[in-house]
Amino acid sequence: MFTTAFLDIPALQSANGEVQLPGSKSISNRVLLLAALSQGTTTIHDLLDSDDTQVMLKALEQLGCAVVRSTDPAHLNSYHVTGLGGHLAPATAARTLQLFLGNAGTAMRPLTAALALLGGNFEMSGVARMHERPIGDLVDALRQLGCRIDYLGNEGYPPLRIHPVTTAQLHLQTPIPVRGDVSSQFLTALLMALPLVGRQQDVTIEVMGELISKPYIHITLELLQRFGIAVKNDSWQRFTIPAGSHYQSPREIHVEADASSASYFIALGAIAAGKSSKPGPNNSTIHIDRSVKVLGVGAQSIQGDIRFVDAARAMGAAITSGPNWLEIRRGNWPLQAIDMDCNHIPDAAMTLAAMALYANGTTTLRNIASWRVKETDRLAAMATELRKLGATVEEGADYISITPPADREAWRPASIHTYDDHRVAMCFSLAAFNPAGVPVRIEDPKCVAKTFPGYFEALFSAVRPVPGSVPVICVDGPTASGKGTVASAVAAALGYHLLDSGALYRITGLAATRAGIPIDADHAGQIAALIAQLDITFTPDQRVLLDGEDISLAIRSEEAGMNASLGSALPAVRQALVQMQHDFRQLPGLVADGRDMGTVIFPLAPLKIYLTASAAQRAQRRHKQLIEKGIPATIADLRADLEARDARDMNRATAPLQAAQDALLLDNSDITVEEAVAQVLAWWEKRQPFAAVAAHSQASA
Ligand SMILES: Nc1ncnc2c1ncn2[C@@H]1O[C@H](COP(=O)(O)OP(=O)(O)O)[C@@H](O)[C@H]1O
Ligand SMILES: Nc1ccn([C@@H]2O[C@H](COP(=O)(O)OP(=O)(O)O)[C@@H](O)[C@H]2O)c(=O)n1
Repeated sequence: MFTTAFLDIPALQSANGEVQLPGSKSISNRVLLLAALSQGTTTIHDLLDSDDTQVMLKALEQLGCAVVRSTDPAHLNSYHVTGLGGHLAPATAARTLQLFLGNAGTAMRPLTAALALLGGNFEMSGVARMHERPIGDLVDALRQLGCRIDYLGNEGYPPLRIHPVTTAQLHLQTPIPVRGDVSSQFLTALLMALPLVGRQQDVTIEVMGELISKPYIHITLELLQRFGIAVKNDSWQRFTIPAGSHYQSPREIHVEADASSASYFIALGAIAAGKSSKPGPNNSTIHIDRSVKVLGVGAQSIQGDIRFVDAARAMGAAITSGPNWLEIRRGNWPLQAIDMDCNHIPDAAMTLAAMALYANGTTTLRNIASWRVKETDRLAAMATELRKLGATVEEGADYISITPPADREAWRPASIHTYDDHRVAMCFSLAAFNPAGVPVRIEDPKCVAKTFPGYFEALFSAVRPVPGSVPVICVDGPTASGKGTVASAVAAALGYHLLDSGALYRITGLAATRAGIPIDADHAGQIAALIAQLDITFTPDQRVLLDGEDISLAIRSEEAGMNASLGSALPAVRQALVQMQHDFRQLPGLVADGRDMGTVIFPLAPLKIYLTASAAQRAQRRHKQLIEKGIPATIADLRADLEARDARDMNRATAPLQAAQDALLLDNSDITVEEAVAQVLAWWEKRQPFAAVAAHSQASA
């Protein structure tokens, strides 16, 4: 996940690939409870791994369900849950179970109803915030039915104490009233609990008031069906569980991915998965047929937001679908402007607003007043941010009309404010396909964590940048000048990848030494051949693995540095490492640390820093570093070594250490690490187009 202050997305060109979406939270916890109440073992695939599902899994284990997580690395989100068959084991029923449910409303509510009917003694509590979330309407409905529930804190709120009752004590003959106009979760809870006691007669629930969030009740009804319960739905006002109903495990069930999360990738395919061709060898033509395949949800999904598929089709997306996947290609291009009532897909409709940027006219999305009362006033937010990109936007009380920028020149490189709203952030990432080839800045990118922490990683895995658009910041300079320190801090601040090119030379030196190959000109070819065979991994926690072995420490000794320097003077060795270094240039950007980053490897990089410090300072810094790592050294030896290394690096024939002509010089002898990093970031920011545009639009406002 990107936790940086902002994320700059370079201009993107096309999309192609597969994306596995995270499972839906609402479906995950419903399926877990249904499996727990059923007879038999249910294998649940693609369960969402989140705090709320972990809470539910733990509660189910306490109730006596066997829960086994798959050990197959390809299916770690598969679980085998053996249900209770509608009854607690006598030993469990005999004592009071304490269930702690964190802040998981999708666990607290349905469990309250189920446990009140299951027969047993329970105390249910959660975090402080959970004790402020009302549950009174559900408890009222259960008490009318004959259940025995006490409030242990405030009336109407958890924590709760549940006492056992027998089916004979319940009033199942008359309809059970429940309020439907506050939260549909109470109705869901009753619908999932009542099949436990409906063997002898029909059981009816009567909804008081207009039922809100019908799509969520639809999900509940669909899942009940899969577990053997066919609920009769009378106009969303009365629901009847027929006599004789009992839970039966479907044996295997896939948790659907979240359909609103799918909307970004559906839009991605419609915008960027076009066909193209290029000349091949011998006058042939290579045809490229791109598509974006979304794994985890299909067009037959039980989630309301899946109807986004129809809206995207109306705009031009070409979509095919299977039971658990969608495949999207560009259909009509440019996209078709639409005028649509979006009341049935309020969340996913925001993605249509992003698609409107690529349409052939004005798109109007209507009946979306609910946008005003979500995470932020989404209508105002979308209008403001779309305008920053150069679109013309009309905003009404319950509609938005979007006309894309008139032509390439009218597109602006915008810094998108995201209002702590995950959907704003995800929508505007799609603006990076603009025909002007300008980057898009997404502020506070971590707001996507609410539903899709890995969103940007998933996006980057399926797109190709405009050639040359992925930025590289080069940090070159002599040994111990602080390149590695500064480069890694700059990379962390920007969310960029890091290339420690020195490590590649160090690894080469180590591998050659281990293979008994002398590091000299006579053996350069042999070392180059060895490089082609090396299996090198840089782990996210900055360890270095060679053929799986952690060599992070082994390559940091001064001897390894010297061997690196020897090998690096050999042209064949340098050549063998070029491609490996170019491969580090990936979305969203790269900070490269070395000797020849700006001069040889990335000569077109938009920012090059030449970092220096006095030899005395550098010897002292290196000494401190080595002592901290427990590697013995003296300052005098180190200074002699580093001066020898500087001399060799600067005087070798191939790629000598020197500042690139367009490099900015930074002598950090007398400044702190933080100051050095801040200086590099300030220089970088100056080269970005966002500040100038913001100043321009402020001046013209
Ligand atoms: N102003 C500064 N800028 C960068 N590094 C500094 C600075 N002052 C002290 N250092 C320290 O210098 C040491 C050497 O830096 P390092 O990044 O390993 O150098 P290089 O990669 O150039 O060999 C580190 O321990 C770092 O914390
Ligand atoms: N791009 C690079 C990086 C390192 N090197 C060589 O590899 C050696 C080790 O690099 P490093 O960056 O890990 O070294 P330090 O500056 O940390 O001592 C250097 O002394 C250079 O000789 C190079 O030639 N070109």
